Amino acid sequence: MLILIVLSTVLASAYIYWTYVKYITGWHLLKKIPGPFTYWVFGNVPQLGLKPEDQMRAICRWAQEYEHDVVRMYGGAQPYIMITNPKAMEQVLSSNVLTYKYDPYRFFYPWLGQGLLTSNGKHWLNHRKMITPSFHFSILQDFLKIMNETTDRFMDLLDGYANKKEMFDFQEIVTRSTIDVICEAAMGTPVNAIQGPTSPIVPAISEICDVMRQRIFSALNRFDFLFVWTEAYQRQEKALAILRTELSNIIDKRRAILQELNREQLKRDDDGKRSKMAFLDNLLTAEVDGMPLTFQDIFEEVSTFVFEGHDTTASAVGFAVYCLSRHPDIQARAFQEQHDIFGNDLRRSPTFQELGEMKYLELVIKETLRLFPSVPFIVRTLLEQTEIGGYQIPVGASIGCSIITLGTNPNIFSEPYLFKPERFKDRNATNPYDYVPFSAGPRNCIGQKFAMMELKVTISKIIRHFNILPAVDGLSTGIHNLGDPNNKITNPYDARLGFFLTLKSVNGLNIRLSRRSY
Ligand code: HEM
Repeated sequence: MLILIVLSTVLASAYIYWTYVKYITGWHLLKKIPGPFTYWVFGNVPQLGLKPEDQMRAICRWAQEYEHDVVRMYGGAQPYIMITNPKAMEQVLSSNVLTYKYDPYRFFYPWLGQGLLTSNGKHWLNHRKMITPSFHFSILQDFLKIMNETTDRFMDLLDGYANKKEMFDFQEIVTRSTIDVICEAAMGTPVNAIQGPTSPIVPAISEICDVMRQRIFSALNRFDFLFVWTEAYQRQEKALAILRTELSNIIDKRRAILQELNREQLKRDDDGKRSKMAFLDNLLTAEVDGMPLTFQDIFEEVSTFVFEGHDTTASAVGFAVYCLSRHPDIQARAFQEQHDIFGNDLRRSPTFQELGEMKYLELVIKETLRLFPSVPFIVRTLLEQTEIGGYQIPVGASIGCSIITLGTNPNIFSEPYLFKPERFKDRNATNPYDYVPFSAGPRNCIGQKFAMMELKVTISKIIRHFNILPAVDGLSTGIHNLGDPNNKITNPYDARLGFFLTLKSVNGLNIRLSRRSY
């Protein structure tokens, strides 16, 4: 008991001293930046609250209160400078120097390690160069086959919901389709999440994502030395062990096949089998500084793609379907476009060229990502004092690029809370940093084209198979100004946004489906 008391006292004193040092460091610079009142030790956590929904509201409120400019806030002792205007976004995202990631990306290290999303410096640059060819135009065409086959199975699953004619939570099930697509694209192995979790990989991924989410928002589990004593840590280790074993089996099998083929054969082999494995093959045959990748390297890159590639696309498909359910006129236009492309053969899988013809659907997706960006915030940590948005920001501060409040900045988008896909029709001439759902600059989303393809394939099939209906008749648009303290969401079916690594609705995305008849 005495040992526990001494230990707690030492830890508490160390924490208080650490926050004191942090507050002092750069304090004179930080206090010049506008921001809400800050509590010592707790920073702005008392105003942010502990629930993802409250945190999202507080951030949106501050963005508006400080006129979509630069806002200083603290998570405990860690200073976060939120930027939400295009000029500051451009300065940060276009920079080759301000690329360093640490907090909160360090919570992903146990799984993603030095994968592309979380690594820095030379390692990141080398891997970025090595992986870029995996998203070459010709390889993307090969991924289309996987997307088409998977979404056909997803339509069968949705058919069951349409038969029941009842409201259901679309957010809950859409991940099954996106996880199937990304696992097959990244590992060349189907995991059949749509049919039910037949592979242990699927529950292991859900488990590990769940632990990472909880950790980011936990005041205590943020610290490694406390986290290792928790039950969440045990769950994380168990899930990691499963993923390592499964992936190691997949890699061994594929390595054996590759050894039988020489590289030239591999390039010529066009029977679909090789192309389905493009990403893994690329990693298995790649060299960095003349050395092949280790198992750990491959594990981390494949995991990064599985992580980045499933929750993000699930969020985007989910919110697009939600918006279409609340805007029947826009849904009718999107359906008309599909009819114009496919004629009466409305159940056929799209070709690569037909995806390019889906111009209106593309506007719908862009508008969805403006209001509901799958990745609402991205963060960079400063390695040296830097001037951003007219303020000197000290070393060690985190810069939070708030993609979600950039999308509702009224200086950029008029009537920001209206769902108007047409607004993107003539936007080519405007500043590219006005709208960055896939980030921008050197660390932008490498899977952007893959994602747009998957979104188009999935949503186009849903629109052609079903009428998407709101949870109950007569609902409004379901889009709320979260920054307005007077805006209360009283309708139980309207999405209540929360940050769960990706953007999600706390109360689900409830819709109904009815099968279209031709
Ligand atoms: C709607 C879907 C998607 C959205 C909105 C999205 C958005 C983003 C954003 C905002 C970033 C920057 C993150 C940061 O700097 O912290 C990012 C990075 C990344 N994304 Fe995506 N993403 C999507 C889908 C995908 C897919 C399908 C893949 C893989 C197939 C992917 C792979 C990656 C990777 C590897 C990075 C890290 C790139 C780097 O740091 O060099 N993403 N994504």
